[in-house]
Amino acid sequence: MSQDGDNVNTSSRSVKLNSVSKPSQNLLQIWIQKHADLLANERKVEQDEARLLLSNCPPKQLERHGLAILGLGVLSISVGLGGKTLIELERPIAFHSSSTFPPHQLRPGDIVQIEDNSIDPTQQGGKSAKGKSTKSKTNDGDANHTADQGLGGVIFRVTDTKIIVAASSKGLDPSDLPARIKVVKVANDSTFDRMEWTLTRLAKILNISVKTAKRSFDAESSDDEEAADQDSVVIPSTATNSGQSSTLVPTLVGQTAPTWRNWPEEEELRLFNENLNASQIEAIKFALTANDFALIHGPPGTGKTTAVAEMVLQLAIVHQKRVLVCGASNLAADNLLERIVSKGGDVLKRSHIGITRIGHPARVLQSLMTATLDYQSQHSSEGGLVKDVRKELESALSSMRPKDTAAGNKSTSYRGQASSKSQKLRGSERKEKREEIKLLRKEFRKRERGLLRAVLQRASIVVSTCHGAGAKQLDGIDFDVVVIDEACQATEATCWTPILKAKQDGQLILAGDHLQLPPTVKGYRHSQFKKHSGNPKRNSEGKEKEEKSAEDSKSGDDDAGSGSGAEEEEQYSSKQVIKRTRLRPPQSLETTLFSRLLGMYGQGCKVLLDTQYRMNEEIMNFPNSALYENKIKAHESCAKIRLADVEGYDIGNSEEEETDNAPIVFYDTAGCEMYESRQSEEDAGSGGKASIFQFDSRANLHEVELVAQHVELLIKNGLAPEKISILSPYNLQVSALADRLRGSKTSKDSKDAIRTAMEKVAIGSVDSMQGMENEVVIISLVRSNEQRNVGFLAEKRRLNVAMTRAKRQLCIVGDSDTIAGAGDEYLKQWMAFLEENAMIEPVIV
Ligand SMILES: Nc1ncnc2c1ncn2[C@@H]1O[C@H](COP(=O)(O)OP(=O)(O)OP(=O)(O)O)[C@@H](O)[C@H]1O
Repeated sequence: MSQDGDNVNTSSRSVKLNSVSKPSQNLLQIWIQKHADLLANERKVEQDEARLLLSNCPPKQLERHGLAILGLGVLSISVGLGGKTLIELERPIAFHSSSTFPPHQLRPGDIVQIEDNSIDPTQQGGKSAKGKSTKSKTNDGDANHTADQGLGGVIFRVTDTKIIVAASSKGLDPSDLPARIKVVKVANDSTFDRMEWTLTRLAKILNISVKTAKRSFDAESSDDEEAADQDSVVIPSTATNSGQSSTLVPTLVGQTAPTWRNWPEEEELRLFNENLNASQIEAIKFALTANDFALIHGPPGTGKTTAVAEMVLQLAIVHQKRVLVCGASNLAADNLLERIVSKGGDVLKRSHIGITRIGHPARVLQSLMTATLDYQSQHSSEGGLVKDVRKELESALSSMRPKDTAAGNKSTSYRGQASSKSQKLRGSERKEKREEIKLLRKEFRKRERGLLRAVLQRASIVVSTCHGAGAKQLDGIDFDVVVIDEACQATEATCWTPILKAKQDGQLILAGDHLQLPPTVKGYRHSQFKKHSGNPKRNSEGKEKEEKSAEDSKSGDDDAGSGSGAEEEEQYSSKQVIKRTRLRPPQSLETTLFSRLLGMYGQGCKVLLDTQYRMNEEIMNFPNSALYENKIKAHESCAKIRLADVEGYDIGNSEEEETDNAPIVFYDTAGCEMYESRQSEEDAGSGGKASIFQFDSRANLHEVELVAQHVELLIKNGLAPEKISILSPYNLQVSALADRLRGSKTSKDSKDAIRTAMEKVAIGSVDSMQGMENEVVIISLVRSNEQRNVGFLAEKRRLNVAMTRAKRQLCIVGDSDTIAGAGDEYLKQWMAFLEENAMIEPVIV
């Protein structure tokens, strides 16, 4: 294969690709096996962490940490998509003074376990009430975990007083649930099953062998069926798209060069969204002319999702292609779906182009329900076929429970438990009913499968998460184009699930920004290899090691321009081979497909979106020069925006005019000895167990006060608290900030109204805030010490995310001595930039 600086012309640009040699089968084998090994490690780390958490914590403490809700009773049982049993739970008044749940972290889509709550809490931890170990395995493709006796499931919906769980088909019969139960969040490793399955499929296509944690594919014996350990794993279909002669798969692994067609000169691009800028239009043309794949590089706020939505409409409506549109997360998928529907809604209807969102309905935004497969199948002309069986099934299920525990009788359900027990079916009657339910469920699934297939066949645009693209419903359906948004937040293995749904001559479009945070990984991370090259530290003991190793690292740079994870693969293969082929086995799951392709083929395979619509240009300037080679422009609609222009915000003639209006403010604590503190073992109020939740983290209480002071200033000037967000790289600091602003330690001179308003300010870790934006963003850097250690701050991509969220004001609280003195060039430049360009606010000790 010769790609020695290949030039490919499209109408608007010449694509110059890096020289790449074809990888040997041996290297491909090493590459895929490395993926499998990293996935196995990641699975283990997650399982260990979850086990540690659950085994160490009595239920009450799990509830206090928001990981469980105790003392629940069954309100109703019904049937949902896939014949799944939906169990509605509430807090019965017999057990509680209030029916409102305590604060918790249980969200739709979470995997949970429903367990007996009458068991003595002191006996918990892998033991039943009788003290016997009752580990059982549940796995229905949604929930796959080892847990105590109970019933697994996925949270379908949560309100303040009710929680609905879509129960697994295995485990305890829902009708046998005890009167008093609890719901506990558990680890989910079905995603790992699916990724591993995808890798075995890919290995088959490439005719190489791979061994994963649960299955293996041996290219020698080539017995595919053996590879599939199908113990209830949902298997992505490759029946019609195994891709043996595809150009897409070989291009993605470096076997053939990507190519582009010329944009026909006479062809005009008719836009559905006429506001697109020149770089967005170029990106669309680039993607539409790709024969294999195209990368859309969208720095913060540059309208990546807007461009991708237009691209999908062009593909489906103008080019009549069937498109699989994926987001790295449910939120990303929903954002894209929303954008596609709002820009193309009418045209889609007129052109009879179907758009369907697949995925567990529990995980889809309520506002997009009509686009879901669930809704569309129920409301389709064929929907009646399954309705009757559903009714029969529901009635059979309700006959298994005592009458007064059925829906609608909640107030009497639990008080009358003793008498209601007598109404339960027993003995042979109960056995017969169970058989009937089994048959009905089977019939329901069969009819539903046909129905779903009919709906999906009509859809030209199918939207899902990358993981969801492997759902059974898509078996046998293939796509002309696969589009993945937020591709830099998905691991490469995750991306291969939708990629293997593309036709043999299909195309792939990836949109993302490799200079923002990579996917969250708990196992091996790039930062662990920077200093400890060749001797990766295992990280199965939780975050403590993760933070400590990052602590020592200088940078987590994975700059694709210089080759993704450039130095990382030396230990797996010979340097010469790597240099020649540029296909590098990953050292961490943080290496994304997007950055690998960019590293492999160079800048020629991407288009940069160059106009941002978010930030005042002064806020944009540092990330622009430090990371984006000054290629980003601020659109005129945002270039000069200031806080003073926000309605109701009044800076008056105050002396602090600059601080409350400047685009960049820096509270520099250098020389003030406002040092950070470290999470100690003891944690007030949780008996020392909280270290399981917080791990080894840091806080800086002086910075907390400075942040609160700035928030107060802005609110006093009339800024709505919802327009302020506070970020910190450290979870402990996030908790300390939340404590301070949510009232437990409010300053004495705060007026009540301000105190109440401060509670509404959003506070979160940098990692959790990727993708958000706000008028004001305050960053508390935390690190201040004599040793000038900066830990996580040295990760450029984390800082890049933090400093590109603000629209009108970016406020930084930190110690410039520690940060500039840590020996990191990027941080040094940033501090110098702030010195020159920020409004420096004196810190009074
Ligand atoms: N061509 C355009 N003209 C005007 N506004 C635009 C244009 N493109 C995008 N925008 C606006 O810019 C904002 C950001 O757009 P979008 O959400 O598509 O960007 P993104 O790159 O996906 O964002 P993120 O940085 O969060 O990933 C939105 O408010 C969008 O309406």
